[in-house]
Amino acid sequence: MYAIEVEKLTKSYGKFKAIDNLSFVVDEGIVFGFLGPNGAGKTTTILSMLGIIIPDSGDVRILGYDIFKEPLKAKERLGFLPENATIYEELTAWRNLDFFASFYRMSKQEKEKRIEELLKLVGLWDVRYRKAKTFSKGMRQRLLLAQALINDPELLILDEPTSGLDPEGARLVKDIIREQRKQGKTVFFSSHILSEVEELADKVGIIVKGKLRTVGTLEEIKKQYMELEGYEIKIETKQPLPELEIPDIIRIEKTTENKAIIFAKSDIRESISEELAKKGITIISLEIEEPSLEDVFLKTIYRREGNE
Ligand SMILES: Nc1ncnc2c1ncn2[C@@H]1O[C@H](COP(=O)(O)OP(=O)(O)OP(=O)(O)O)[C@@H](O)[C@H]1O
Repeated sequence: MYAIEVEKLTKSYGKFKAIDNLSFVVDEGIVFGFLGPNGAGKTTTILSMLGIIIPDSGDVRILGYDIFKEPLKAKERLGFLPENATIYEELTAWRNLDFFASFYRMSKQEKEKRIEELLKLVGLWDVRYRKAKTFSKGMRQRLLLAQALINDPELLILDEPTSGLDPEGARLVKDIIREQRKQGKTVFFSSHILSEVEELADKVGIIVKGKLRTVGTLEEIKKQYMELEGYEIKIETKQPLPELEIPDIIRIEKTTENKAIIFAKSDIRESISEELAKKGITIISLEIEEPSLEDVFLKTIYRREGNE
């Protein structure tokens, strides 16, 4: 079973299509990073996916339940952290969580145990009796995250969870995402921060102008990119690098006599090895220079915009 199945999801605001025919699945037990620039449609996707706003068309199944037909069944088992979520300023950290816990079926004992666990997890145990209005941005976000985790959800959906946090605050949020994954839970989070997605996500979806451009593991999307944009192969040889006659070579940039970057249409490492062996040249290293997610992301945006 998939944790999330989205099929042909479309939502317009007036004449403007905020998301256009999105289809993707999220396997159970993975961290899925939903990446897109500002205004790409990440929040609209999440809100439509949860039935919080009604899409124009499309189907969504969350943990196997049709979100539009059986919303409560799905919502009982998921946790959601909205972008710009609010907390009850006049309530203490403890009471904020207690209030949220009251939406779920839990005994008093269970509830107290869960609140204690969560406050410790997010590092707010020592300030549990302080009113939320005295909290910093980072503390608020951690309280909101605890709130999203109150029902021990199988699926956690986070809209820009580290937005506006300092590095320390962001690290805590990232640690919690990793911890959820370790426990076998599924996490779907949106972000426009590449390094964060690269660091956390098992699978990535890139959305640009309401359209899903790429979905896959980091390896898969990097491979797709290399197939489209070409391969960069770094080489170092013991003797000076001779001329190479391999058809797929686009160009060679020499850094020194023995070091070069070979730009090629395909992964030609084997042909390079063979040719150099024939010429009696010893290879010290021969490796593919993988693109970063940043390369892929920027090219994805640029390429499509250029073509449209
Ligand atoms: N209620 C609304 N009415 C009209 N247009 C809207 C509404 N909500 C969002 N939009 C527009 O839809 C597009 C997608 O917005 P959305 O908030 O989903 O993007 P996002 O990827 O989450 O962006 P950000 O990273 O800035 O939060 C944007 O152009 C936005 O201006």
